[in-house]
Amino acid sequence: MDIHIFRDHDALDEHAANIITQQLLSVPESVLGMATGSTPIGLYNKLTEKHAAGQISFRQAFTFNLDEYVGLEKSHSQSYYEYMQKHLFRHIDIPTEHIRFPNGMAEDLEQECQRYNKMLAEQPIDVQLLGLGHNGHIGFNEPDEELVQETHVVQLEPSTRQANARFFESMDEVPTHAITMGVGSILKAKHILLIVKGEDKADIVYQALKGPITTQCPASLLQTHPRLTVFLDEQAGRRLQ
Ligand SMILES: N[C@@H]1[C@@H](O)[C@H](O)[C@@H](COP(=O)(O)O)O[C@@H]1O
Repeated sequence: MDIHIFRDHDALDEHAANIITQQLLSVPESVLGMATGSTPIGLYNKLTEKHAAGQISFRQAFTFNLDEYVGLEKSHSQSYYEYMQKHLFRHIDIPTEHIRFPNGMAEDLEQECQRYNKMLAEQPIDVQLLGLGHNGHIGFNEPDEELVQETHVVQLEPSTRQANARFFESMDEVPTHAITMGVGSILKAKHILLIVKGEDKADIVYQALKGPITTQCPASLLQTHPRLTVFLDEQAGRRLQ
């Protein structure tokens, strides 16, 4: 595990963007695993800038997103599809047909999970970007007695819905379920880049990286990955210093 603690967000985002840039420069047809949440927005801005400056192209790249809410249209302002369009995809040259997303509006959600798993099996992820939930979730793999390996439908924890309620008009509008890649699918990525920012994540960062490996903190399973890079700001990394 390779942990870096950055003084400011700009440096953290720049270094994270450099990892993606280097990956695409060495393998233009790389498969990138994307994450949502507030944490990677700065990184996506950097990638947009690098693309505008002609330093990076996504023309041959492919992306898989970790998760999507169940029951939100793609065009809904809070769907993760729309998040990715807004923060990255609309600003870069990735072909639409190279963008992989779970469809949270699928009539048969089980079949949709199988479709996603099949695509993941065919195109292994080179670099998987991850954020961290306050309860240790990655993607939408919530703490539980058992974790599911592959893509599946999850019921969101009240605390996760609460944390994401700030993006919706009211708590009632926050979806109750999501489709998420499983922890097994995440761990299959060749390189994982975990980014965490903020004092409110300091305890969970410590538990995830230094605590016992337990399904009660899904991110702790990342400790078993052979190539895990962790980028933290000083606040999130406070307990590691
Ligand atoms: N499904 C996403 C996660 O992938 C993300 O890591 C988490 C943290 O979000 P934030 O970066 O806003 O704290 O939010 C959501 O629950």
